[in-house]
Amino acid sequence: MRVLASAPAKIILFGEHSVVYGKPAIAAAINLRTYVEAELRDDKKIRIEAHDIKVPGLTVSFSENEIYFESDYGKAAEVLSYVRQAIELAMEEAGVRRGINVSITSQIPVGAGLGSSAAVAVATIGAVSKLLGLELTREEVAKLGHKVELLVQGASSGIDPTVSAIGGFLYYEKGNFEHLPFMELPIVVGYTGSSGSTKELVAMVRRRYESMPELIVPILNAMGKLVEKAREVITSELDEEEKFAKLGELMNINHGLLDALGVSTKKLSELVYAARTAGALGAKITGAGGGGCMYALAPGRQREVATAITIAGGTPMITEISREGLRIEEVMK
Ligand SMILES: Nc1ncnc2c1ncn2[C@@H]1O[C@H](COP(=O)(O)OP(=O)(O)OP(=O)(O)O)[C@@H](O)[C@H]1O
Ligand SMILES: C[C@@](O)(CCO)CC(=O)[O-]
Ligand SMILES: [Mg+2]
Repeated sequence: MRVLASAPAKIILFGEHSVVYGKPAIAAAINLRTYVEAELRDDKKIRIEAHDIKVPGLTVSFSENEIYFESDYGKAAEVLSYVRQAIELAMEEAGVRRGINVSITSQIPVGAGLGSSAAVAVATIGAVSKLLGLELTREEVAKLGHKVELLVQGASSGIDPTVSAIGGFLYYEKGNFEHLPFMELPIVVGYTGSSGSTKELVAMVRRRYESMPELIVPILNAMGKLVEKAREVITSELDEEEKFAKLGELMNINHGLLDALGVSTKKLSELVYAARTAGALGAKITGAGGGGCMYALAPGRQREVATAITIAGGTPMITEISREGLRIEEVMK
């Protein structure tokens, strides 16, 4: 038996990093996906083929409760840890241990702030649990995806796996989410081409928080209030033009606060200013930062902003919100 599942990338519109400290955040799934195919094997081995990660397939085998890695590359085990933990948790949930092949292909740039880790975890849990005969709800998959991120990163708010599993446009706070009214968002994502590790960036913010709480706590509180304001705007009766103008202003404030936390880079800020100069109403980092992506809100100016991002040395992507989260694409007997 074989199962093919997919899960989307996300952008955080407001509230990354502060969400790790229990503040709310707003995020949306976007139409870039990770595809995971899982099939049963006749032996007890687990084989992971990660086509988008620049390490060859890694073979993991286990007998009883011991797991053995076989790889020529020391880094392979670490880089596949999200997939490995996702397989482990799905098997634990199903209460069975089987040999399986897992094959991953992804449209999501890795370490770019677009939630590639959450999408790969969610799609893997979706495919493996279905393969083992479990019918998990999307909420259950989101919770397991959060566990995967906690195990691998040490800290995670759970927003990325929740958005990837559920899809659409969400307000998230401390493990709970609510759907926001669907809006077509005229956004442009700008990729710096370099990657940041969420685990390391979250740890860096934590060190600052612990060494200078009197400065960092007010920044995190301001981010939380800003997200509340953004929700008020999104759910208000204002017309679209007024909503976009207010959201743009809040995005710019959020970017400044993220810069103060230390997660921006020269390239990210260059892309942010290039987008604003080309007519975006707002532009900010999205995701963990340290490289990765920014996004701009640019009603009627998406093409101009995309060109400005290219001239500034970034790669623009014009994306849409994906209403659908985790999807079981195919079950082959
Ligand atoms: N296609 C994939 N195949 C296997 N592993 C992947 C894949 N995509 C992502 N990963 C795992 O996720 C890690 C990157 O996750 P990380 O959280 O640092 O960045 P991100 O999820 O892309 O960005 P952010 O968390 O800021 O949204 C990779 O190093 C790898 O371990
Ligand atoms: C940086 C962060 O806030 C968002 C990463 O997309 C981490 C998290 O919420 O787990
Ligand atoms: Mg991630």
